[in-house]
Amino acid sequence: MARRLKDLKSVFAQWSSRVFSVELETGAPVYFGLQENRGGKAPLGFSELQQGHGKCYSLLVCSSDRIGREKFYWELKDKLLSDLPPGSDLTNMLSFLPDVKNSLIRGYFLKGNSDDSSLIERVLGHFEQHDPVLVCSYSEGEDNQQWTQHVWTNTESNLMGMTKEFYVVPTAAPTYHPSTLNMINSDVFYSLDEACDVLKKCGDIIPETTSVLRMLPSRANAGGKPDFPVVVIEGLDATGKTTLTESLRDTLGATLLRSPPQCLSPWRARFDQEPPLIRRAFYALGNYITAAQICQEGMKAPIIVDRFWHSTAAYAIATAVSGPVTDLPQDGSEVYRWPSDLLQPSLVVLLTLDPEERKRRLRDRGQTKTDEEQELDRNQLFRLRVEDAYRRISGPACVTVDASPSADLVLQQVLLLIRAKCHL
Ligand SMILES: Nc1ncnc2c1ncn2[C@@H]1O[C@H](COP(=O)(O)OP(=O)(O)OP(=O)(O)O)[C@@H](O)[C@H]1O
Ligand SMILES: Nc1ccn([C@@H]2O[C@H](COP(=O)(O)O)[C@@H](O)[C@H]2O)c(=O)n1
Repeated sequence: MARRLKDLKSVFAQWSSRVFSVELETGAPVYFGLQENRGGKAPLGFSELQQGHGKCYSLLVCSSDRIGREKFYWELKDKLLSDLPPGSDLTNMLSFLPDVKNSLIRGYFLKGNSDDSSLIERVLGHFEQHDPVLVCSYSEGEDNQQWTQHVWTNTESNLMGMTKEFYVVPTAAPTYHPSTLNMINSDVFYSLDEACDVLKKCGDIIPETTSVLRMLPSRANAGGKPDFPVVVIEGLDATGKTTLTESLRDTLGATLLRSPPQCLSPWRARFDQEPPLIRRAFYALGNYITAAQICQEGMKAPIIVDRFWHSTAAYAIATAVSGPVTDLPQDGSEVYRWPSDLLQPSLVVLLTLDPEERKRRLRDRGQTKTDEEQELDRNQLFRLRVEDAYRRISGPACVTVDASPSADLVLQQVLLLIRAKCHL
């Protein structure tokens, strides 16, 4: 309880400097700020959110325990939907301090319904008392223009003695998607230590983590720089990576490796169900295990790798932001830089394919897909973000190859690149 109070106090200390964003039905965000004095109208989109539903509510997850917070947020929507009246309308909500790293907190915005308001308030009151959330209600003034935010505080947090009523006012949209503020070492990991730190803290809730961490070779055995070239093949699913990497292996007498490595297969589905923080730490660890294998095998033969860090980072960045490609962190941003402790390949090839042809290949292959792969099909913006994120990663940057010609022509094209770049 003491920790919860401390966490709420620390978020609340800068409450009126925070920017809030709620997703409209179109997926576009409406941003708003707060002020203590009356004046000005609520932002245009705010009334659109409410659409005659009366009072609205928000829950923001506030906790300094990273793992607990991510787990709680990941499960919160289902919990809310099972407790709230049927048909309750929840949308994603964010709050952040402009330009302040790691200031982002996530939650949900709920359109009220006057018929069910007592049930809604009972349910939200229970969350407010027992869970790491800050609950607020929003009501419209008599002039139908001014909205107030009322922060709910239970008896203990009342000790804070801080203002709890604010006016909702328009504010400028941030230049980049607010998720960018929390991306480093939460969505994308830039060192083995950071990824291991998250996984070690998961031991209590995911017992399999111990076995996963055991797969990491000791640093003494991790090896140095391989003598032979290392070529990574990247691309969305069904762009032809497996087909190409197997042909490259046979043509060059190379060793074929992949990330995540085979040794992590027993636990992959388990970690795919976890919130991004944990799931991405698992894939990050996979890259370091593959890197150790590369160092070992790369002393004997050229190495071909099916997916590596580009995939881990591009999918993570594209998932963390929503909306169009312009929402991605800007080109040159630190989020696209290669981790300094991860082996750098000699060449990274990105296979690209027209979306219709990719779908056709997926259909013909007819295998089950991960949630993210299904999202690639459904959500054109997500696909564009992943492809753009791939292209923005530097150190090494990828060389794009059109994968629409026949498998043999694609192979010849990539062999030319390898010979030019890797002197093979
Ligand atoms: N150049 C090509 N022309 C036509 N079909 C191709 C070509 N390359 C691969 N295919 C076919 O497309 C399908 C997907 O290819 P493949 O499995 O190699 O893709 P992938 O990128 O490894 O997919 P995933 O990432 O999902 O494992 C397969 O049925 C494969 O036979
Ligand atoms: N190095 C990697 C490899 C994969 N991923 C994640 O896995 C999904 C695609 O994997 P396939 O085996 O189906 O090719 C994709 O959703 C990535 O999120 C990764 O993060 N890092």
